[in-house]
Amino acid sequence: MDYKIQANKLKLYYGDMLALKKISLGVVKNSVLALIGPSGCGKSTFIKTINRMNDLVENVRIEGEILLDGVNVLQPGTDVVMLRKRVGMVFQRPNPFPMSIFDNVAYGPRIHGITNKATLADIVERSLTGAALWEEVKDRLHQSAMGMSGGQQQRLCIARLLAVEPEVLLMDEPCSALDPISTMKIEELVTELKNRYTIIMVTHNMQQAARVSDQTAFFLNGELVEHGKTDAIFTKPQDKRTEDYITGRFG
Ligand SMILES: Nc1ncnc2c1ncn2[C@@H]1O[C@H](COP(=O)(O)OP(=O)(O)OP(=O)(O)O)[C@@H](O)[C@H]1O
Repeated sequence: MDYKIQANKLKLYYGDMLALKKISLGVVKNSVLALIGPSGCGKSTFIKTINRMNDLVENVRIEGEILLDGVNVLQPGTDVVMLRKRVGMVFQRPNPFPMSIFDNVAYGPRIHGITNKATLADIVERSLTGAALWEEVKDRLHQSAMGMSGGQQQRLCIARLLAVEPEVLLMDEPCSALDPISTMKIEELVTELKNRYTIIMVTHNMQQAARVSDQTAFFLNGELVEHGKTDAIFTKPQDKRTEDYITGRFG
């Protein structure tokens, strides 16, 4: 298997609390992995470990490894800025910067030293097109991003990531604040983006996991209970706990 990301015996403690219990999980390149499981089971913790967002939390202790293209991102000496460029993240609530649509998308490339106007304009158009937003905003690029709908803001946040040419997209319940039509647009976008990116998406919506993902991983109390092809997980789960969760019988 060509794994883009591979967690090996990953353990994470918040203080004394073991939040991830020896997780071993491979994510195939150019695929979508859905992470499902009840609230508090460790889904966000897992994805935030991949781009080292947990470095910002006090009292975190991590054991094991996470390989990105075979290199352990948890090892000391990792260039975290470069890692977060390669592994971008979208959050539950869209968080555009209070600036124009253009400047939101150009923000990352500018930080990485691109100043040429034509190059930036090109990147902005390409990224907004990639995030299926260009047609809706091309005539108001210099208006504030804060005036966009929630669904547009979330696609803008995806465009902002695409502008720095990431390899992996981490999405933490990206549709939880969106209406059904915006949700459908994001789902269509995810299906398209997987041709070029490796995507991990946390979702509480079983239909969404079934619609967009190739593989599904079920977490429970910090443990990876089951992982496999999405079809198999939803039609023939091997573990009773997975079956109870996906059929809504979970207490
Ligand atoms: N910064 C933190 N400090 C201490 N404990 C934390 C911290 N972040 C998360 N936890 C704990 O770790 C466990 C896993 O939380 P996490 O947010 O990863 O779960 P989740 O599956 O993403 O939940 P949800 O679906 O509600 O977002 C929970 O018990 C949570 O209370």
